[in-house]
Amino acid sequence: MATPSSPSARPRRPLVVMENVSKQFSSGTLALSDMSLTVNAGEFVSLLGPSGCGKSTALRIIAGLGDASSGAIDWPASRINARGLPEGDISFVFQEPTLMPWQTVFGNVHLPLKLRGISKSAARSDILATLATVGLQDFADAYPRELSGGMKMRVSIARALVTKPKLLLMDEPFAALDEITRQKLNDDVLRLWHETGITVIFVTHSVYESAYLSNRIVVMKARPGRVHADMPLVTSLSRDAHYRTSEDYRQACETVSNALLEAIGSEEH
Ligand SMILES: Nc1ncnc2c1ncn2[C@@H]1O[C@H](COP(=O)(O)OP(=O)(O)OP(=O)(O)O)[C@@H](O)[C@H]1O
Repeated sequence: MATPSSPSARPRRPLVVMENVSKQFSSGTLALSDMSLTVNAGEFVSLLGPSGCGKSTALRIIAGLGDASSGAIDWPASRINARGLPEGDISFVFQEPTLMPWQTVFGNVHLPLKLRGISKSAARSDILATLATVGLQDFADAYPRELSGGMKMRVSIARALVTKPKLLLMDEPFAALDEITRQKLNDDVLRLWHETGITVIFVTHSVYESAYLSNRIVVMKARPGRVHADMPLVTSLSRDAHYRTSEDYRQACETVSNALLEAIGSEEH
């Protein structure tokens, strides 16, 4: 099996290509300027950068949740629907779990399948299998109010994975969680990435989180948002508790941190 430490073992087929994407909001804010980025199938790419550098805007444009003012998003390997999106291939996890409080865990995870016209009974085995992959097989009948913050986020991840997407977009999903829960969820996401071969684009403010999770880190800078550095992150070590205390991890954090400081220092004011 390919591991995060051997990204070369993953195929290098482009999944999504951002070509010279710019975004100017009606307020006049130029959130992105001429951003180009190719993400290959099977990669785990973190978008890292200071507040306001356009990370969320870039993710939302990739997801089709917002339009680019100019430039294009291309999906070389996917079948495209009328909205220019690869049908069923993208899922989004937000910082808030955004669960429906009146629905059980099962009902919440059913939602994207329901929107495709799949009944609860027809979806049952897929939903239960997906809940098992996030460790919530015993909580299908629980309501969101009965769950911890970390468990709610697991439900949100299960809801994103139940449609078996090719691309998982995650916008600071663990920023509101305590450190230990965050580390556990980091490990869960890495395990799911291994098991499913899914491509992940992960937005974070955290140098430490990006260096732990990714096999590639794209550092962005603000005013206007654009790519400052695009760095592969290669190590022969498995990403686990030992990696967190290793020299490889320390060096990766230092390199990424320096790139981030450089990006902030070179912003135009
Ligand atoms: N709907 C909007 N209307 C106007 N300006 C917006 C809108 N959404 C974002 N912006 C502005 O665009 C810029 C980029 O915002 P964005 O949220 O993409 O950055 P970010 O890097 O994700 O920030 P953060 O890390 O704080 O979430 C910011 O200056 C922001 O204020």
